[in-house]
Amino acid sequence: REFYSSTGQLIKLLGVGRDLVKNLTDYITAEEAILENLKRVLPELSAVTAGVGSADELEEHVSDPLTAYRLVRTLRSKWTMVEEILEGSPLPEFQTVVKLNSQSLPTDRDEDGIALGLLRLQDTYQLMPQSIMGRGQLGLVDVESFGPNETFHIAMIAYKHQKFSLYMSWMLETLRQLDLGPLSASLLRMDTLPVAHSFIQQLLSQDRTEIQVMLQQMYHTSLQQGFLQGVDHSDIDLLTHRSSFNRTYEALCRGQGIRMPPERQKRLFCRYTRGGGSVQHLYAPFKEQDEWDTPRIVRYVDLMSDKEIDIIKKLSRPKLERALVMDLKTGNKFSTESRVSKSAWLSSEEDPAIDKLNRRMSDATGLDMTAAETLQVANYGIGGQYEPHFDSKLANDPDLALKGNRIATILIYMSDVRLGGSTVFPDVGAELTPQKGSAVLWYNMLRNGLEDDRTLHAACPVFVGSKWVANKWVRERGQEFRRRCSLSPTE
Ligand SMILES: O=C(O)CCC(=O)C(=O)O
Ligand SMILES: [Fe+2]
Repeated sequence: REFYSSTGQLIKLLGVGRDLVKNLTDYITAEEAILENLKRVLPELSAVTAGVGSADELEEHVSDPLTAYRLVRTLRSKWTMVEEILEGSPLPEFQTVVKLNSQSLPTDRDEDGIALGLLRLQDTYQLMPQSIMGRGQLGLVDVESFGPNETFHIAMIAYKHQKFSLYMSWMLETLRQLDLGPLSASLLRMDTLPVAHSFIQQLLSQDRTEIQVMLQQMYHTSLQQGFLQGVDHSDIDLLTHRSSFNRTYEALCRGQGIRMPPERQKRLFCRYTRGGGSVQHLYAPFKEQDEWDTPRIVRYVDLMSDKEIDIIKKLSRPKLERALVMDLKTGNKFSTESRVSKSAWLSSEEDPAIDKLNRRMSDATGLDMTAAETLQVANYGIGGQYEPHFDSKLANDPDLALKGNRIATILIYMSDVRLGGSTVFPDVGAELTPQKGSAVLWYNMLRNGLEDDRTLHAACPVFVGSKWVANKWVRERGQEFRRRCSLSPTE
């Protein structure tokens, strides 16, 4: 159970939160009724116990038989009432509810994971904290902005993950919010942070070389202080150390990639196709549109209906688990920030809808699905992403010899995404935007049987919205007569 890697879990959390509010409201109402009853007992109790004076006066007071009688009787009966009222208290049940629910609430890890998602968005889409918080020109709904406690938490997470430039932007935002200025004493009190105020001044003066020197110093100080113990230093995110690998990926995600020249664009078409030649689709062909020329990427529009999508989502929701990545050397699977989503596998026996979908994919593409992998459904939450990878690089795959490699990927978009979440091919510049109900197809293998290195691709971080996709990995076995082979080394 993990709240940050998919929106599905957040919806559940919303439900848990609502239950909590209802329980708490019920409890308060019940306690208020009890307090009202207790208050009603109070006047009589205080009336019989009232009376001040010297010891002699008090003695005279209680020696009056009527008074004595009333004191004994009232105390007895009213205190029994108090006991009875309190016995009706829902406190023990409420405490049990509270204990039970605290197990389904988010943990530190969730809080940090969500903050890391925000930082990833900021990094990829190159935003200032203000824009992230919805005050920029992003046309977002006006979400309530963060306060200094929140911006400080995000700064700390950035620091912990060695994202120093991001850390600085959130520290400055925190200081701005606290309205204390860069020389604030509170900054110096944060003694876990090796931040000198001269550093902040330099940052404010926007001198980049100075900033870089200071970032390096800060990094070394934190190393000395053991703050970064146990982390992998090969991937330090200083302003100076950004791999060009990630830069093209992120530029594409921002829509700033290289554009396809117009003469090539002119050669992209759309057409009706009966791919597999199935009789069923003789009069209802599929709409196929070219997305990219080399490598060829096509999109099938309206491959799935909204109703089918609802069925598939419903089937996968209870099975969604954090998606893992395979270690190419050992074949072991592990969870990593480079792939943040939840996924589930749905076999065609599970529901007729899945079987029908598999058949439709075969009809549209003309590919044989007998050796294909079962359908994988994935859900990405805010900041959810999958960094550049090949679908065909399979390590320790027991099916490889029997079924062959992943010759093609069919990626179905089961949602629109309001902002972010494109599928990008950094080496060639293609950007595919999620379009609900459509599916894209590309070949990971060349016709000559070798892997096509141009199919390196990534899922950009989701900025606003929830992204649902389904992956169908088609294997080589079965395509021998469906896709022409070639002896050319490049084809
Ligand atoms: O979600 C996407 O856009 C791509 C997902 C992907 O590449 C994968 O799951 O292998
Ligand atoms: Fe992929």
